[in-house]
Amino acid sequence: MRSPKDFFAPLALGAPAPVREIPVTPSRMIHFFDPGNEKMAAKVPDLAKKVDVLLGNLEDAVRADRKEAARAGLVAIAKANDFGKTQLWTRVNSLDSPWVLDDLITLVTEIGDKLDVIMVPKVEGAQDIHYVDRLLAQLEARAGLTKPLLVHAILETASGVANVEEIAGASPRMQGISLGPADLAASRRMKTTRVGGGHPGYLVRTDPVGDDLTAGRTTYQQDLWHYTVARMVDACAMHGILPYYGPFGDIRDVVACEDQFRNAFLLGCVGAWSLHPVQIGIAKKVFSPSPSDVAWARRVIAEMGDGTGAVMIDGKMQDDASVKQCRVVAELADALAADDPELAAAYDAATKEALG
Ligand SMILES: CC(=O)SCCNC(=O)CCNC(=O)[C@H](O)C(C)(C)COP(=O)(O)OP(=O)(O)OC[C@H]1O[C@@H](n2cnc3c(N)ncnc32)[C@H](O)[C@@H]1OP(=O)(O)O
Ligand SMILES: CC(=O)C(=O)O
Ligand SMILES: [Mg+2]
Repeated sequence: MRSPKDFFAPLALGAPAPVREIPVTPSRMIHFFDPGNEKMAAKVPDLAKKVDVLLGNLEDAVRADRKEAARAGLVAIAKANDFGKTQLWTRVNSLDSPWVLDDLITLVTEIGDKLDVIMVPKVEGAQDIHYVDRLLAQLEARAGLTKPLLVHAILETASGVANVEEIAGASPRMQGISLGPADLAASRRMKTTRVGGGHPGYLVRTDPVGDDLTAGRTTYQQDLWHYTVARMVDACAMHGILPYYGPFGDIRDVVACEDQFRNAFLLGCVGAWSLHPVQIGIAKKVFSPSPSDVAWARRVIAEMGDGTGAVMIDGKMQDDASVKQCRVVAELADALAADDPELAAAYDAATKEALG
């Protein structure tokens, strides 16, 4: 392990200095596309106006015989477009694959100045981040980059979950972590066959009434991902990086997708992945606080003055701790509204009504 004194030193001569704070820019949806798929690639310039993050995926979901085409497609798309404030990320192939070395060398060399974040799949522990960290520094130095690339880990192995705190703190490049429920389920030998979401068999049942064990017993489906998301959120918060729910594979079930995203939002995640255009609006809705919550948060902040003491608002006690929660919501709303006049107007209208 590096000495804390060296934590922010560049890992190669000529590499840019690591960032001291992870930039918090909107990343409510990380929109996945296959850069080697012509139909999807054609939609990218238009999609860039609707999403916070565009991610050119090179890993799973790209066929083995299309890996080079995906990599070349991403280089071409990045060179041909200026996405403005929309971030451009990539997911490279896993560190044990035959493609990842060329992914990193090509992308950093060719479009390192256009990429914001490199997502690394199947991270097992800090050693994986250390490997990528040093290699990126060497490549950045060679390419003459002035801004360091950030790294995002996918939490999708049992070992990764066991080591999530050390992964989150492994490098100043660490931008965030996403839950990878599909590979994680396989790694844990869970008996699910889905990409995220719940399972009707994972439930609790109310107690029996009398001797009849079958009648009148309501069941409640439980969230398979609660434990992992909560652990991931704590690890990220501890290290000042950002947690994300990952993919929801049942594209048709927009209702359950919204529920899963909202669970993650309420637990502290800042965004989720959109795998299909239909999921973009869901993520935008869920990961932007609602106007009524923003109005309430602003009202509590206003009534709490310097933020200390206790007051009663609409029958509810507010004190130093509740005003801190309200600041989280209000600050997120302000950051999102800064680039979204429609959202800003909705927040202001609700606040006006709440404050009278
Ligand atoms: C477990 C994990 O690792 S998850 C991450 C990896 N997986 C992915 O990245 C999957 C990304 N998404 C996809 O591949 C596709 O959305 C699929 C395969 C799920 C569905 O694709 P389709 O069957 O083409 O869906 P559908 O017919 O509804 O698509 C409608 C249009 O949207 C396009 N489209 C679909 N998904 C996307 C996308 N993610 N980005 C851009 N355009 C898309 C299609 O090309 C199609 O275009 P067209 O109207 O010009 O024909
Ligand atoms: C997100 C991802 O890669 C997975 O669920 O496996
Ligand atoms: Mg995976």
